[in-house]
Amino acid sequence: MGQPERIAVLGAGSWGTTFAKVLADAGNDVALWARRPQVAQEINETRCNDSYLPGVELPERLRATDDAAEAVHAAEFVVLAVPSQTLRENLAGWQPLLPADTTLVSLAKGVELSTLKRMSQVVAEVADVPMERVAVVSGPNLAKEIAAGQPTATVVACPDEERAVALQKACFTSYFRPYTNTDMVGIEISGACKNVIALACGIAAGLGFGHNTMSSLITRGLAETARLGVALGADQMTFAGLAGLGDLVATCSSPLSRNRTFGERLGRGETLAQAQEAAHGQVSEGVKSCSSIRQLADRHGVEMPITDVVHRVCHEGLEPGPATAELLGRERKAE
Ligand SMILES: NC(=O)c1ccc[n+]([C@@H]2O[C@H](COP(=O)([O-])OP(=O)(O)OC[C@H]3O[C@@H](n4cnc5c(N)ncnc54)[C@H](O)[C@@H]3O)[C@@H](O)[C@H]2O)c1
Ligand SMILES: O=P(O)(O)OC[C@H](O)CO
Repeated sequence: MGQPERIAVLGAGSWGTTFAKVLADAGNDVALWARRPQVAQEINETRCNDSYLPGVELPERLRATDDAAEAVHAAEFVVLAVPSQTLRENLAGWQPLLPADTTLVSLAKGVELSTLKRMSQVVAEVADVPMERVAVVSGPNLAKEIAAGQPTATVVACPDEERAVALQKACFTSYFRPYTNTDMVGIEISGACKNVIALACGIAAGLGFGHNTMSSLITRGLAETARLGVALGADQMTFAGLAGLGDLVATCSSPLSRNRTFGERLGRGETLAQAQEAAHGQVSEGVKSCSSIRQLADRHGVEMPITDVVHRVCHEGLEPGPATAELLGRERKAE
């Protein structure tokens, strides 16, 4: 496969716009689909997506449209950049438009409520394509830092190694370094679970706790993430990589993380509704994924104590203080 000439990115939020910029900076012609026509118009006229990435100039090779058919026309890669719980519905609408043999790339980090499927499973099912045509991108990738050109690495995973390499080539720039992987389960479980652990870290920060607490949550969070992943067939080593530990550390530590920020509001005593209002419609995937991941863990007999208390704080009225006491008071055990 040579350098792709056309790539579609469907979803012009923080990460969709940023990843579209990366692809354009890598030399591709990128069509970015925005749900709202005024966002597409603003990007084309001002080279800026002010609602999501204020102050970031977007390259000329990136053009925006609100017409999904126009965006995906003859695209070698179709990148799906919408929130995980909306992916099924959005993709069902796009499915008839998809070019034959295009690689479908999911950027979403979540586990679907009700079906408990990973995003690649949702994509393969709804687009009616074999898993070999589905790829994911996941890593320590806070959109605003990448949009500012700060150096970072990531993982592009696909069961078909040749497609993974083609995607790696398509998004390789001087500031964005992608590594390939074929462990879809490990990469996707890492990406979904780190949002929940970031909520826990945010809650702890909101309660006034410091680095020892964060570090304990990150480390035990990684342990429960790996337990679930391995039960689902992942390679244990994936969790020590960029999409595992790398993304977990970035998301749990950064004030740019929406999940961590959301958790901090809960820890300070705000209700779920208040924290949601403050997020101004931007997605904190962990708030929903804590429930689906918890159910997935139950189904496979895996203990995920941090995920369990995050779910109960978010959805069952458990207060952050007693949640902390409950985690610390669990039965003593070996590491
Ligand atoms: N922002 C980041 O730093 C980042 C980095 C890596 C991965 N991700 C993941 O990428 C996915 C998208 O995140 P984002 O940051 O671009 O989110 P966002 O909230 O900034 O943007 C979401 C985009 O999806 C569109 N959309 C389409 N249908 C929608 C619907 N029914 N409801 C809401 N929005 C809808 C919105 O218009 C918007 O353009 C998430 O799964 C997130 O975890 C985000
Ligand atoms: O802002 P968050 O919490 O959705 O995290 C963004 C990215 O997933 C970090 O890699």
